Amino acid sequence: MHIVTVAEMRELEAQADRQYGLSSPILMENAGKSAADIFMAHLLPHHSMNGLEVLFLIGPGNNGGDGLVMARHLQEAGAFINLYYWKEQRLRIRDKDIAEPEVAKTLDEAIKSADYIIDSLLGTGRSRPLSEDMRALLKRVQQERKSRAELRIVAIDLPTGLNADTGAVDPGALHADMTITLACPKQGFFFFPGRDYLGDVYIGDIGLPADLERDLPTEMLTTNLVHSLLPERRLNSNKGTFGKVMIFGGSLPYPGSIFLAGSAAARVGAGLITLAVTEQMLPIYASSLHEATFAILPDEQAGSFERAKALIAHLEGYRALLIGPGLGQSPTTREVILQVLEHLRALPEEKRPRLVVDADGLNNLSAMEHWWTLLPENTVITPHPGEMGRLAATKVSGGDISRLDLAREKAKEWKVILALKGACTIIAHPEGQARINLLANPALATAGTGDVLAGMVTGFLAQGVQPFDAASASVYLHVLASTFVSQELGHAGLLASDLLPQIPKAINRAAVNAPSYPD
Ligand SMILES: NC(=O)C1=CN([C@@H]2O[C@H](COP(=O)(O)OP(=O)(O)OC[C@H]3O[C@@H](n4cnc5c(N)ncnc54)[C@H](OP(=O)(O)O)[C@@H]3O)[C@@H](O)[C@H]2O)[C@@H](O)CC1
Ligand SMILES: [K+]
Repeated sequence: MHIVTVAEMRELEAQADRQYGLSSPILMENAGKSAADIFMAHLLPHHSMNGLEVLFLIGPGNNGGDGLVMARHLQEAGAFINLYYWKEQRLRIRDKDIAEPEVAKTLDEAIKSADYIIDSLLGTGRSRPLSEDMRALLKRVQQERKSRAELRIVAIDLPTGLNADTGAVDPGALHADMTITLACPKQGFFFFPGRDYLGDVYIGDIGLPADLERDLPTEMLTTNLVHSLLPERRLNSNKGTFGKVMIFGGSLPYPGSIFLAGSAAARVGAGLITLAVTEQMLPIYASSLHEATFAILPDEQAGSFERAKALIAHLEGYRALLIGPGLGQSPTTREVILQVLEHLRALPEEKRPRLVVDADGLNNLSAMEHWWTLLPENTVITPHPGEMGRLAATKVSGGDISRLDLAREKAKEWKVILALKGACTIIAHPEGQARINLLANPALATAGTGDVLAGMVTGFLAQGVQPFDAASASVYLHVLASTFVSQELGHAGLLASDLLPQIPKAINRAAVNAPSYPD
């Protein structure tokens, strides 16, 4: 499922017309029908279409046109339809025009009695700030929504006032409970503050041929996509089939990280997990992660050469290596990393373990000049905004659109697969493609969840999944796993280790059930 800018959406529509004769009226019919179908499939459980009161706010452009088509279908299905034409200030209540002097009062009554209010005022064609009278109308709707918990607001294509390219919002923008977007999700959905205005997102099929989208550079992570990226699990397998993972990390102040990463690699299905730690750390892990094996490294005093040599000696036969969780930052650690990277770069591709660098691996790297030239090809890095800021020597925003440009630019410059973490994580490929996760869960904003993600990526790499795909699948499944935890706990209080048993369930969900977007 590709993500579009407004210009790309217009180009798709123009091509659909030129190449397939799908004119604007045809697409609008499809859009309204599809929005009606999605709406009816997601009614609140106590509602039925018979006698449902639906108020449509109709705008002056094609977004309003979509609303009118949808209204016709809902009426045919038994709903009572009220239409407010914003530009003309005209109101129709159940097929009857309201006399002009009565419009304001009757509109207010229609707002008060609506079960659903459909926002089809403006879509991708909004070209300037909202007018004061439109803001006043939206404010009235928002106020009604606050006072009546059972009222639902449904945005067609996008909530009016949201910038479909950037996610910026007009001060009058409407918060939707549900957004039914047409053809493709819009780029602005993935950035803040816009993301918070969408509610649940559904994508309405308007019949655009799939091949028109093929060359678009940005994709949304969906269950379908992730399903196609998961490694095969053949019956005739042994632990060698699913690859060996080595993790270099763990230090006295941060003992938990490597445990989380190692467990997560196992939870995505890697065959064997080895933790490369000093003897001093061993008792901590041996009693908590029974399934792991250990590569015992000499401690800091032994010097970097001896430590690197021991790690390199263990690497043979390993398909994936994660450097970083809880590793700490010291000059000898940095030296070890340098020597291991040199070793990896010298190996032929087929013998080289795939590399993931996270956390202190990244912090150590960012202290080295031109660090990206030290990485072997196809390395995955998974920085959060703070780590990204250190790597790029710039300030990195938490969630606005500048993240996408930065991720693309740096993945290309550094020749890495870059997962820039945050709400709506971006995965950027050095050749310019990007994938973005619409799923976000504030419960993940807690210590250790990044270690889990890095471990998952490494575990998929060990199973032979390509780096861009391993990062993509992990990002999606990581949030999906967190939503399973949140179904029980809510959106706070999650421990990173709570994610671990949910990871196989998330994989199972992606493997078995493949809707375009999870409900
Ligand atoms: N084309 C297709 O094939 C398909 C299109 N589709 C649908 O069409 C939507 C895009 O349609 P669109 O381009 O007509 O834009 P839309 O968002 O309805 O608004 C434009 C109107 O609003 C006006 N206006 C602008 N800013 C304003 C403001 N601040 N305050 C007030 N008015 C403002 C502007 O007027 P003007 O600037 O001329 O004064 C113009 O009249 C898209 O989101 C999707 O829903 C789908 O069905 C798929 C097929
Ligand atoms: K809208």
